[in-house]
Amino acid sequence: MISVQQIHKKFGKLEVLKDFNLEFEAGNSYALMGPNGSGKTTLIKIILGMVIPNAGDVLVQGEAINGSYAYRSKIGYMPQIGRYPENIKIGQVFSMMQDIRPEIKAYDLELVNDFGLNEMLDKPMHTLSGGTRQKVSAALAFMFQPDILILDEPTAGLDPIAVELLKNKIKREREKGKLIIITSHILSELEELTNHAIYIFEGDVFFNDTVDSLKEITGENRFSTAIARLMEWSLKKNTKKTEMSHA
Ligand SMILES: Nc1ncnc2c1ncn2[C@@H]1O[C@H](COP(=O)(O)OP(=O)(O)OP(=O)(O)O)[C@@H](O)[C@H]1O
Repeated sequence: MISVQQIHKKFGKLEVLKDFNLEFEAGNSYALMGPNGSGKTTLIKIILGMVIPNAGDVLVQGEAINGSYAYRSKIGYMPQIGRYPENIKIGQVFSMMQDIRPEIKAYDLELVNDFGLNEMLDKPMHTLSGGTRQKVSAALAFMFQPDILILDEPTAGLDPIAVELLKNKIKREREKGKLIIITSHILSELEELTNHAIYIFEGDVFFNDTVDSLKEITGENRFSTAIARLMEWSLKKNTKKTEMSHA
């Protein structure tokens, strides 16, 4: 459904993604993991056409995204930090987004209602708390019933009730066969919501397989300990590289 082919991305001298290849299939939910600064958000932004790679292609449902924006309506994106025009009201943000996508007539307003945003439509964006802003971002990601959901640290800043509401929503969408990609540092959350693990390290895909295989390969039954094992292995590989370069 999304094919990332030989993507290379540098910011100045910093090589963030080196010859990156990944396939994301419908019906699967992917945990995109890696240390801070490993390139998770950069990869997401490349898929969304918000960052242009130095080389490589991204195909969404078989079509290269190069320069096209139509494909974006298939993707619901929840950014790590949502940025909105500050002087407009929540309701205006929703109607503005609906105007941008006139081809979509049926809206999914479950999260708007679950989060109680329908009672705050007149609140200006600049008056919102960080968590309420996150709720607006979540509601928008699901509003247009996209086939693909990309959620960058979706529960960061949400209160425990909102976290449960959002997690349940993600699970319901997954059951409908959608493709879901989630980045998070909260391993318990990834364990609950995903069936496929991708671990990025130093610009490369260090691990890319099902959560079941991850547990089998690491010999660990729990997701969090399996990931801890992967992290250890990635750091050891790195130490070996440094030792070799000093030899
Ligand atoms: N526009 C930019 N200009 C220069 N460097 C950038 C830019 N965007 C990202 N970077 C750098 O690229 C690297 C990868 O950043 P990215 O945000 O993709 O990491 P991440 O894996 O999402 O991190 P985190 O877990 O902290 O959210 C970082 O070193 C970051 O400083």
